[in-house]
Amino acid sequence: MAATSAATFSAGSTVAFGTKKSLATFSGLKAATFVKCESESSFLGKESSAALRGSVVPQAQKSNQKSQYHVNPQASYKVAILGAAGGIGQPLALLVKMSPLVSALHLYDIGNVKGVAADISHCNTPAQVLDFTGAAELPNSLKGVDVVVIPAGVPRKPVPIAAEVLKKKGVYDPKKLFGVTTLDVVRANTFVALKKNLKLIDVDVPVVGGHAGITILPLLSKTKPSVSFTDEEVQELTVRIQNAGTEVVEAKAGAGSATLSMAYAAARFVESSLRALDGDADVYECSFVQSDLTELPFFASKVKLGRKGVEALISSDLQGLTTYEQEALETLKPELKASIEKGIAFAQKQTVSA
Ligand SMILES: NC(=O)c1ccc[n+]([C@@H]2O[C@H](COP(=O)([O-])OP(=O)(O)OC[C@H]3O[C@@H](n4cnc5c(N)ncnc54)[C@H](O)[C@@H]3O)[C@@H](O)[C@H]2O)c1
Ligand SMILES: O=C(O)C[C@H](O)C(=O)O
Repeated sequence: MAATSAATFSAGSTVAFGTKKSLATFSGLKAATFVKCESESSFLGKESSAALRGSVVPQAQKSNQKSQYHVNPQASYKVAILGAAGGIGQPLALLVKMSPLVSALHLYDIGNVKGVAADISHCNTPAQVLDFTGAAELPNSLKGVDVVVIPAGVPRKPVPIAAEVLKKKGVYDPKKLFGVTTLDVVRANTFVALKKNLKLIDVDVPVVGGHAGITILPLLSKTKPSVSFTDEEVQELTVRIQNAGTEVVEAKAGAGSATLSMAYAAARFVESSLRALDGDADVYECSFVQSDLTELPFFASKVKLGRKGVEALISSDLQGLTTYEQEALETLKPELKASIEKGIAFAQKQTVSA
């Protein structure tokens, strides 16, 4: 899944963002957002609201640091979801409709998305919902949009690397294109909290690398709050996090891959992007981006998000790794490199045949 700034796009799960002028913005779910929902119209009880609020707001980068950001009541961002009629797209649209930072929600799909839009539009939250069906309506769906989220794609099939598609169109901005790997972080947080009996909303595990099998590397030694793991626990948790997508695919027995948890993860990333656009100076998410942290051209790591997209790649997570993590990092590199090259080749083949 990818996110990007206005008129770009990518497949799988991507998010892009930008300025209103240039058609790019990005996203994220914010604590104060839910405080506001709770006090105004909540269908969530107080406890659920607090738990949700805590769980969608990534931890402040420095320990004991609390973000001072409060949702600007005038905040008003437009978000487009491309692939909005799909298994991820529908629940993602619902979650984004819940954000008080969003004034307009554009739902686009090559298939009919009118029903999804009509359904979601009945929720009494501020965002106005518009539907766009078919390629002819794509340009309109992107007009004036701040953040574009792309959960379009066929599960477990190759996808072109989004950057290649944007490069071909001359609109690639590496700071505004994000491969959404938030689901790996969400899973790592959940599995670690369960294993170590920690409060779910307190746990934050950085996950680096890529988003397939062994390229997913949870850095358990960097878990916040600080917690120790036996070698067996590290092995068991790492393998479970790496195989979590398959866990869902097998449980769904032929009915596709993760959709609901993915929508949750993407909504968190969208909300983080919107908060950063809105001036919150303390927004960090792990994301697969163009990177110079390793010798690979793209790499998922913690990223500081700002008004213009990637403000900084956080290298500190990659320092002081355990021997297990260092070896796993070296082992994943050739596989991730091959996967990047496959995505580029796939994108180039599509262009040639288009
Ligand atoms: N990054 C992640 O963590 C993550 C997690 C789960 C799934 N995924 C990926 O997300 C993608 C979508 O999964 P899903 O379960 O929602 O699939 P789905 O088949 O249920 O939905 C895909 C939707 O995209 C639409 N679509 C396809 N091509 C399009 C195009 N060119 N323009 C606009 N819309 C288009 C389809 O009509 C459909 O409505 C898959 O590629 C899957 O592998 C990524
Ligand atoms: O594993 C999949 O096929 C879907 C997705 O990438 C996931 O992590 O659940």
